[in-house]
Amino acid sequence: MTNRITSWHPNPSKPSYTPPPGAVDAHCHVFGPVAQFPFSAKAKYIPEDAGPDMLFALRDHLGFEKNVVVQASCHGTDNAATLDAIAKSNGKARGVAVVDPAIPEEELAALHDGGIRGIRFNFLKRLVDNAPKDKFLEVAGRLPKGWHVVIYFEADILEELRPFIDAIPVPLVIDHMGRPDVSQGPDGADMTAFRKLLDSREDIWFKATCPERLDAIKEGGLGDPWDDFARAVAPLVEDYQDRVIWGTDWPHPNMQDEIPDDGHIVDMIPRIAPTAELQQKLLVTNPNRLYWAD
Ligand SMILES: O=C(O)c1cc(C(=O)O)oc(=O)c1
Repeated sequence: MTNRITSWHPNPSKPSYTPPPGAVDAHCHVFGPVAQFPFSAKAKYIPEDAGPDMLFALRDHLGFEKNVVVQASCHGTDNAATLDAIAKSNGKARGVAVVDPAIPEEELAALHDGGIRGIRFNFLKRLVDNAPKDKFLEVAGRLPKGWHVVIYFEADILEELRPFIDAIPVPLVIDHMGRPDVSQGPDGADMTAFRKLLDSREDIWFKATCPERLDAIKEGGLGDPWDDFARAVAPLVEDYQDRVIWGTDWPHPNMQDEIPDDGHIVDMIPRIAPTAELQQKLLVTNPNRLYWAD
């Protein structure tokens, strides 16, 4: 295999901020190890191995207790690497799968037993070849009890996705806030449209994640320490504090040109959630409601 990519920091700093006991990193991934878990033939990037040992070492280094492992697009619909990480976590990880929408009921039940609590629909053209809304809706209607749907899309297709989102019959979690342009500020067009979505249903949650993507220099942003991200996202966390979760996004797929320091990513937390009460909701109460309700 050629051109395997490294998109994560080799030696992240220790954050200044200490997360509360029980804190959950609710958006991270594993890559491989490929000898055991090959990448999908349709993968749009081929990373170096970033397996569970590395993930758990980072978790401890950053001061977190648990992880939610989200199936990365490079593993397609084979969730074996994600399930392996959950199985090795001693109950400290749960996950979100990506499935073939034709998946039979007994396989969904097996994913539940393996610690999966949601499925992810990815609408980013640079990551997946197609996103069949009709098939997604069909499978969303027959998920195990207590599961949710995670959706990853970019701000420019939010309006177009509204009928699809409105039709999803289970709670929804929006990855990376639907990628708003944070340089527009907290009252810009993208944040205003996203608030409208959140106001349309009380069971839409979101991840206040990815300063490294949404405020990246290569995307025209400010870069670390990501001031535009902090300014745009803090009011959203305050206003929707009972349905927001947080994660590192490690190993930062596709960020090889601007690799973030995970210690700095953790230091974003008190900037978007300045009180102990908000931090407790963001890092403990809310992710436990979604992923450890049973
Ligand atoms: O923006 C991305 O490139 C990205 C990719 C993946 C994935 O490949 O699954 O997941 C993410 O959360 C973000």
